[in-house]
Amino acid sequence: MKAAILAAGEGRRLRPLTNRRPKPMLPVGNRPILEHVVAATAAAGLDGIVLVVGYERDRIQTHFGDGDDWDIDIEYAVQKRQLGTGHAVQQVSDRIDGEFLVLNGDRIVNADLIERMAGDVAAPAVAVTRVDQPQRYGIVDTDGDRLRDIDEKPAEPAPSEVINAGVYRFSQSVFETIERTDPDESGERTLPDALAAMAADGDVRAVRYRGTWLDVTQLWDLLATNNDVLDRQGATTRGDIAPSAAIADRVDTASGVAVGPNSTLKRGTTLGANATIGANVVISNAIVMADATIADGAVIRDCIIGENATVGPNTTITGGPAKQVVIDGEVHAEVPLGGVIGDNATLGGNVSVLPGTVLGDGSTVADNATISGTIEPDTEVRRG
Ligand SMILES: CC(=O)N[C@H]1[C@@H](OP(=O)(O)O)O[C@H](CO)[C@@H](O)[C@@H]1O
Repeated sequence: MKAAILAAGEGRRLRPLTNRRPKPMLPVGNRPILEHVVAATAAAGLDGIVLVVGYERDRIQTHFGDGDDWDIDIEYAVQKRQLGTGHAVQQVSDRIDGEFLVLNGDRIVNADLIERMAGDVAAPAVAVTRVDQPQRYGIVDTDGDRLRDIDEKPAEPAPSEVINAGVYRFSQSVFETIERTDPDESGERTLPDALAAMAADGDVRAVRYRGTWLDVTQLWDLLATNNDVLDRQGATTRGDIAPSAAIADRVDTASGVAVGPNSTLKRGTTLGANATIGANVVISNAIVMADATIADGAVIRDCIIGENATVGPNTTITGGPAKQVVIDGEVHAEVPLGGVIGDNATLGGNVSVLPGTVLGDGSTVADNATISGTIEPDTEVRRG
């Protein structure tokens, strides 16, 4: 049996980090989110994957190629416009015969769930799980192991904590059902609407799942998920680490990393490939992406440093919580985020980054400046 994995979306709430990469390519535990999904699908013994790609698809296709590194055949279907999760599934219709699974490319689940769904389960079926913030998802109404309905992202309070976990089993008739489903008010054809139609017509299995289910909705979720993944998969230290550097548990460093003398890496930290850390640096609970540079004496906490970004000497990212962060017009209070430094951004020396700062990609900040709030990409911030 094959799996279609949906990875065409952008992830608008994760800007600026999704300005140059799709959400499924954001790293947690030093691997793209989508790689955790692909690896679990391969471990579950499926016969092949069709990745549905769209936004910034080259990043995905270059990384995964034909799947050789993961021991599973990977092909691609392109969703040219993002017209909903149902529409995304329609793109695989001429690449998959018989029954198949559908998975979200941006939600991490265990291989055993994928194996169960591919095993002795009658199609159509949907995995359901309990989460803390159900109103972010599709809330399911079930009767024993039968799905009655899905209430997609309802206004609070959510009627139940059990949600559509985003792992489905379908037969070929799903394509016709999606075709018959009316687009929603934003013009999208969605899988939950198709499932609700199937549930009204007959039996849709609801398969209970209690294992790992990890999602990244907001920028700060990346740090929590990074920690969870490091907990589960363990951490490896690769690269050239100065003997006087102190590396805590739950710190993962990729190949080509360099860490200078007397630096301290505290728990929950990942350093991407070829990241360079100077001397006397303190990093705690941070995702430092590939090719980033953190200069001598910098202290950075609860933050995400984009690819090829530079943090100058003695610069500090104070750490969370931030009183408020505004993302896409939405105000969030008491946010566990020290800051986000976009890809290719450059912070000078002695810069103070106040809690909750989000600096756009390609921006530059002069020496001795203090920055806060959300700063657009390609901004030049002078001192003062
Ligand atoms: C339109 C749609 O497909 N909604 C799904 C989907 O949400 P998105 O926010 O679209 O990724 O994945 C959720 C989690 O798997 C599921 O709960 C929900 O019902």
